[in-house]
Amino acid sequence: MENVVLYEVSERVAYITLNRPDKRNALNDEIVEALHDAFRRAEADGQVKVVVLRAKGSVFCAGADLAYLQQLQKNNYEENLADSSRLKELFHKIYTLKKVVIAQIQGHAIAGGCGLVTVCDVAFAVPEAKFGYTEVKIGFIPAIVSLFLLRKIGEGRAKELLLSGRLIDAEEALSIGLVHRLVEADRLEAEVKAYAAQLCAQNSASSMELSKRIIAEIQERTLEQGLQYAAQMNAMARETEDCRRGIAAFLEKKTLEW
Ligand SMILES: CC(C)(COP(=O)([O-])OP(=O)([O-])OC[C@H]1O[C@@H](n2cnc3c(N)ncnc32)[C@H](O)[C@@H]1OP(=O)([O-])[O-])[C@@H](O)C(=O)NCCC(=O)NCCSC(=O)C[C@@](C)(O)CC(=O)[O-]
Repeated sequence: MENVVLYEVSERVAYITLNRPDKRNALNDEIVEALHDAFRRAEADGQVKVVVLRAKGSVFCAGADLAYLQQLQKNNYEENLADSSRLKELFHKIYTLKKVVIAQIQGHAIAGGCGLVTVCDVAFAVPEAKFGYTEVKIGFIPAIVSLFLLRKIGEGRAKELLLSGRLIDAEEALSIGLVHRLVEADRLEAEVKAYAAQLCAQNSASSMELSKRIIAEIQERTLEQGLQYAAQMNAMARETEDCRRGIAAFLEKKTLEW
């Protein structure tokens, strides 16, 4: 049987590919565990600087596997909580991964599938892609995904999307900051690859890691606590080798290859 998640590394970029196209890459326990393994592997690999999350088939991801959820509905609350906790941990893992994660969206991203997009740092999509949180249409709720959507696009916009369950097109997704670039399908892979290569060549890995950490953590704090934390991180970052090299190179008018 083929793996439900594929993993490969090329030129310092880890490509994690959802590979369950016949079920529109719906998230059951098998694919969730395989994604945990793939992201853990990418984080642990010192050679990997950037991660791309992409998918096989016509749909990026149709969200939670509803056939699997129907099976779990026969079980008790604790077993369902254990299952939803693994999904929550996966989303948190991607959101806080120590590497930049780029979503490459070749088709619809629905419910938990749209949630996957929101936890990635950057998203490239084809103009035909559609996005939406349809949980309310099937009597379920956008629970885990809502936290990340709120952070990404703000409460006003998030509420309207989560409560209406409507699908939005790629242009609207771009306008609200859910997606960052629209690229025609025949150019998508190449454009993502070029963007990832640019991050690898031009940016310090530790600077990207610390920037991501600050953005994630600063929102947990009050303005005063956040600024205090930011000042501490600023002072700490000055001591790193990358910062010494980067500043020296600028002042000597040299270009660094990271
Ligand atoms: C994505 C499109 C538009 C593609 O539309 P399409 O390309 O026309 O595909 P389709 O609808 O013909 O589906 C193809 C096959 O994929 C299956 N399939 C497809 N989706 C799922 C799914 N989710 N779970 C299980 N199976 C799924 C579907 O059952 C079918 O299987 P077949 O009949 O060939 O054996 C359409 O399939 C669709 O609308 N799917 C349902 C999407 C949906 O309602 N998702 C809600 C998931 S709930 C969720 O994610 C909860 C969460 C995580 O957000 C909660 C939280 O945050 O706490």
